Amino acid sequence: MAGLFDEVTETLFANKTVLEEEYEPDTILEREDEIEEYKDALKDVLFGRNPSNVMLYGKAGVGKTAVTTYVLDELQQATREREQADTLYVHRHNCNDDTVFSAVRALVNQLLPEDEKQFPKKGLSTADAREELYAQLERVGGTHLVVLDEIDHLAEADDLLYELPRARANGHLDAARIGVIGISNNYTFRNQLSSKVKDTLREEEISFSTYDATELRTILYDRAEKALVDDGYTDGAVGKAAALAAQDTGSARQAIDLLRKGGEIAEREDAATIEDDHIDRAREEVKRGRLRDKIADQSLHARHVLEAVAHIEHNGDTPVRTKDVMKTYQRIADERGDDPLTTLKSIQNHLSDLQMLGFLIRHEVNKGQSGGYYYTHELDMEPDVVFEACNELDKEDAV
Ligand SMILES: Nc1ncnc2c1ncn2[C@@H]1O[C@H](COP(=O)(O)OP(=O)(O)OP(=O)(O)O)[C@@H](O)[C@H]1O
Repeated sequence: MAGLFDEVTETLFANKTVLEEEYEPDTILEREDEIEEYKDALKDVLFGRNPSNVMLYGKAGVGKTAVTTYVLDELQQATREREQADTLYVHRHNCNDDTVFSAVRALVNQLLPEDEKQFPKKGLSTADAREELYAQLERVGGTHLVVLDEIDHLAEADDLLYELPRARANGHLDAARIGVIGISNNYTFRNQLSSKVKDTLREEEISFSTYDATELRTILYDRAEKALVDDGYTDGAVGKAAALAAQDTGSARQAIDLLRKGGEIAEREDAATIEDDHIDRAREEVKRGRLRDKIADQSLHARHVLEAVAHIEHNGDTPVRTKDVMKTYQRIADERGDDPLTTLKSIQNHLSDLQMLGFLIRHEVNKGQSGGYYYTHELDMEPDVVFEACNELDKEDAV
């Protein structure tokens, strides 16, 4: 008997991993200046001296992580080849909603020998954790670069950024050297630090701008060549993904995602080549997905109000007045078995929230001296997206 998967063959992707998030590119393109600055900041490591601290700034997907991985791999390689250099250890930690205690604890755990028990989660102070960190660094010796991703999410980052760079000067470290590399999407992070910290940190700042369409095209061609079969994509498709991502975020991640999703759509349709139309549809799918997530974040009644406006829009009756939205809303809430809100004011509040979130457009209608004014509303997206999202959410709620 034929197996369910027998007919599944890959047609367009030669190596799809190259378009996945986990892929680490061995060529970094369009970041020569940033790499040069990075190299300068860390070159002292090659001579067994203290590394500078480095702060990288830039929006999501602009290559901060990829460049860091590349530069540190190269540095590690170079330290192995140079006699003057100490052994280099790299420790990475994501600070997302972290405390200094848990960040230091994570570093300690990375340093502890495998057979040793992990540092306790509770019962000890940040000072205890820091002391253990210094003890472990001394035990291991060498140069240590601590990469703190999303450092702006670290509560009381001041504390850590004051202590670590001074560890040698304060006599906590002798055999080991330490440098901090902070990564942040938030350009104002530095302003949040106290002047005392800024003074000790004396970091090299490297800022990553967003990519323009030409830069994204270069990055995408390189990926497409490795990831897709020969003749599996058109210049138009690569150009489209680059242009859309450049217009929207300037992120290489977004551009790569668009190419991968475009490839999936083309493959679903048995197309032999990814065309620009597949990229357009990939973008549409992503947009819908994002809107669906945004709708899912709304409260139950806000969703019903939104669905009411979507129905009215679908019937061609928008812009619509608040009182008419209320009637449709109440019918929807009844149908779903949810007690409807009964005051016009509560519907008005939801409509105004939904407008601020970008779901709706609101118009003010002025009736002149006698009539006063009122608001009308219309949907700022396709009604189908709302129906799809609400349907899915209703199903989830029913489980
Ligand atoms: N210059 C580049 N050359 C090749 N690939 C790149 C380049 N810049 C980014 N990329 C790729 O784009 C994706 C996103 O890049 P990366 O993770 O480095 O961004 P980031 O700035 O660290 O983003 P975030 O702040 O969201 O972590 C990765 O797949 C990365 O390999």
